[in-house]
Amino acid sequence: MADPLNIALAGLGTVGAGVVRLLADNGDLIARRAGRAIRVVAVSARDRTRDRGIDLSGIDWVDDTAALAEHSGVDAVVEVVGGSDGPALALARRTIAAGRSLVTANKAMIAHHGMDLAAAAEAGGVALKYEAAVAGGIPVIKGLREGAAANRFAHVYGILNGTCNHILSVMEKEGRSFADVLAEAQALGYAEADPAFDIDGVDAAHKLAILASLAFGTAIDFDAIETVGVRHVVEADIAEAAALGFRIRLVGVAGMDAGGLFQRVHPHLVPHDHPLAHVSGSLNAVVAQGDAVGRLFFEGRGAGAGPTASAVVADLIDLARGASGPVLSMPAETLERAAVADAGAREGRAYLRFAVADRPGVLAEIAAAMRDAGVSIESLIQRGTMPDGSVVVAMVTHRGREACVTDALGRLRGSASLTGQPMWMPILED
Ligand SMILES: NC(=O)c1ccc[n+]([C@@H]2O[C@H](COP(=O)([O-])OP(=O)(O)OC[C@H]3O[C@@H](n4cnc5c(N)ncnc54)[C@H](O)[C@@H]3O)[C@@H](O)[C@H]2O)c1
Ligand SMILES: N[C@@H](CCO)C(=O)O
Ligand code: NA
Repeated sequence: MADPLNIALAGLGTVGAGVVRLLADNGDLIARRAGRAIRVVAVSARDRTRDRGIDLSGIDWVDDTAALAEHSGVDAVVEVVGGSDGPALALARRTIAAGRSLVTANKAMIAHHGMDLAAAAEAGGVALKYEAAVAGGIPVIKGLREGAAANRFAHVYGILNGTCNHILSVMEKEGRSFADVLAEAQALGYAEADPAFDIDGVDAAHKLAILASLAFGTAIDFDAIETVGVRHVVEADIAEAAALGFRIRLVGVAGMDAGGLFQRVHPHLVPHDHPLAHVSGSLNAVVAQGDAVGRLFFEGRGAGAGPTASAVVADLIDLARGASGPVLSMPAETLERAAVADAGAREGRAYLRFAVADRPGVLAEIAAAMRDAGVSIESLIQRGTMPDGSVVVAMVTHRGREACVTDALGRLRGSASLTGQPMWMPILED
């Protein structure tokens, strides 16, 4: 058998410890598949004394994380520290500059610095691999970059955050509170170090920016993504959506047409008969529509130690076998940013929820705003109440331009009949 692939591992948290464990548990099988053993020779993390339940004997401990890049005898570095900048980025840059390959699970870093890092890796002839960065254990980077590389894509969308999906699906099934289920997702190792990245949709947007680049052959453009998380989805929305035949999921959507590239992360209503409605807990799913292959549907665990380590180690196996090709779908220097599509021109159905004062004329006022903005109502229910006693009015519109819904909501802004901010969510189609 060939010489081992010697790796340095930065970060020994959920993912880093998971990688050490997986390499130990499946070492023989991995070596046979990779053609050589994969051996951790150096590690770095914040706390040397912490018991992580893994065996680090015989492995060098390095206090200066970025110095792992030049550590003697290392063939490749695994970065599972996290954070778009700071020590993770310093390590990534130094690793590539040292002529070594890099494997990372860090979607924030790839979303913000992926173009520069990819160009540097390609210029230096080293690999930069990031399967774990998008949808955890699902091989969706491989799926789009390799398996479906012959296709033009019309759209790619999916459930890209395990923490939010766990929160929404447990709230829906068990009626537990948002804060309680978030704490559980953190304890299970799904959440980011700062869970605001999860619940505000930023983590899903990091992943969507990478998927859109792979699908459409454009430069990663995180800043162009309209991002709304799940913070303002309330129990009444989950109940009203269910009564109307939907489940709520945080979905990242990217599409390319003559108007440019559309990218949005937003809570959506998903019809019960759509496959994404049945993606629960920490599962993620990605749908991609290719012109030759048709519809691809990927599903699997998007967060947690085992699924994420599975993707990191798959990248290491690729390196051991001799990975090649561009970092993204084409050489980084040939990728350009796309024009940004106008969201207002999009056509679709929408869910609207109002919390209103319980008095005559309120429904008529809402209906008049809809009529004046050209929004036609498909179904409407008024049955629930908000915790403050306000009446909940929930409706689904017929297909129409998004700009009309925005106009209707503008007409109601400041109305004394509303007791809180209305909620708007698109309804997922195809
Ligand atoms: N947890 C998941 O399910 C998951 C899934 C996919 C991707 N990721 C990504 O993987 C990365 C790691 O996530 P995690 O959940 O393992 O995080 P974690 O917080 O559990 O672990 C982070 C590790 O990095 C170390 N670290 C933090 N700051 C450091 C510093 N300044 N210098 C040296 N070491 C430092 C910590 O000591 C810890 O060992 C992140 O980029 C995350 O977004 C996580
Ligand atoms: N915090 C992320 C981890 C996986 O990227 C999530 O919940 O999906
Ligand atoms: Na993945």
